[in-house]
Amino acid sequence: MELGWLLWGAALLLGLHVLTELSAAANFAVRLGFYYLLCVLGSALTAPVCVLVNGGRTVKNMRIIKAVVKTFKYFFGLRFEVKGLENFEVEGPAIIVSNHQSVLDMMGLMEVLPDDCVQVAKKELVYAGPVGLIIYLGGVIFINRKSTDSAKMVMAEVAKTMAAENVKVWVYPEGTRNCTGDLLPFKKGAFHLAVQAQVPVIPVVYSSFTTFYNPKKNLFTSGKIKVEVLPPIETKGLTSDDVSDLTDRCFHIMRETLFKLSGRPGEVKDSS
Ligand SMILES: CCCCC/C=C\C/C=C\CCCCCCCC(=O)SCCNC(=O)CCNC(=O)[C@H](O)C(C)(C)COP(=O)(O)OP(=O)(O)OC[C@H]1O[C@@H](n2cnc3c(N)ncnc32)[C@H](O)[C@@H]1OP(=O)(O)O
Ligand SMILES: CCCCCCCC/C=C\CCCCCCCC(=O)OC[C@@H](O)COP(=O)(O)O
Repeated sequence: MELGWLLWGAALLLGLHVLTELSAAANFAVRLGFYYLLCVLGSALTAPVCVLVNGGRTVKNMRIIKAVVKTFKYFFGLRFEVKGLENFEVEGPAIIVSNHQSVLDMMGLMEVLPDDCVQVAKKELVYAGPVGLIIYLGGVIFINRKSTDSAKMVMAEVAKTMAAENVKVWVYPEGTRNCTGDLLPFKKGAFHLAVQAQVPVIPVVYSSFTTFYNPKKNLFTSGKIKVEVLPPIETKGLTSDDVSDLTDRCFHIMRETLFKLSGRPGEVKDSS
């Protein structure tokens, strides 16, 4: 009986291997499916550990989640080359902003995530089964992107509490995934938050995934991702009138860095 199961398992693996060798679409589906499976299984196994170790929803769980997710890259042959981690060493809270290309970003996020740092996420993610549970347990802040007023209220509350709780907040200012090799225009929430809390903004840039990951071309191979944590941008003394300038400044620094890291220096033309 046990030998039977073993043979079926081996046949399934062999079949999948042959399929992925024959078709780019199958290769893409299998690899992405496997990533989702890792996320679901990893979350289901990690959630009880978080509850047992830290008692419930707290940013401290991010350390456990980070340790688990940092192993995922080995399954996909992904390598990270990280520069500038010392720029996270600001005293007190900060807003971290980064480009958001894909669900695979969770690996890049956990590769550099500083301690005591929560992310801002769309509220729909809380319903993603075990993944939603782990995100909830990690202390992630959920916003309703369809209601600016409600998102503003949540952000204002975060601005009040982040200093008291000494947490950093990670925001994807593009507000959605974008795997074009460029940046979408930035939403302003992260920068309002930084100005309201009078804390620095730390930009983090990941090189373009397009050489190894492109859903439109069914491309998902191994690859190298360059990550650069840029120096903090101070907001002390800035007011809401300065938010647009701050947003533009971050956008341009990050776009220039994105092109540099992706091997396209000098391509920064006028944006948006
Ligand atoms: C163990 C196994 C584990 C397996 C799983 C692995 C890991 C998971 C674990 C943990 C990690 C979880 C990480 C999850 C990441 C999820 C990422 C996302 O979900 S990205 C999508 C959600 N995020 C965002 O949308 C953030 C960016 N968006 C914004 O900041 C927006 O500004 C907004 C606040 C949502 C509002 O949206 P809107 O479209 O209305 O934006 P605008 O910027 O155009 O603003 C309109 C208007 O309002 C003013 N404004 C905006 N914000 C504020 C504010 N806070 N206060 C005051 N005013 C504000 C803005 O200035 C505009 O006005 P004006 O044009 O006059 O300037
Ligand atoms: C009982 C319900 C069961 C539902 C099961 C759902 C299974 C989901 C499984 C795995 C999900 C792994 C994803 C990890 C988290 C990814 C976070 C992310 O990248 O979210 C995208 C969000 O930033 C922006 O969304 P859009 O680009 O605007 O869209």
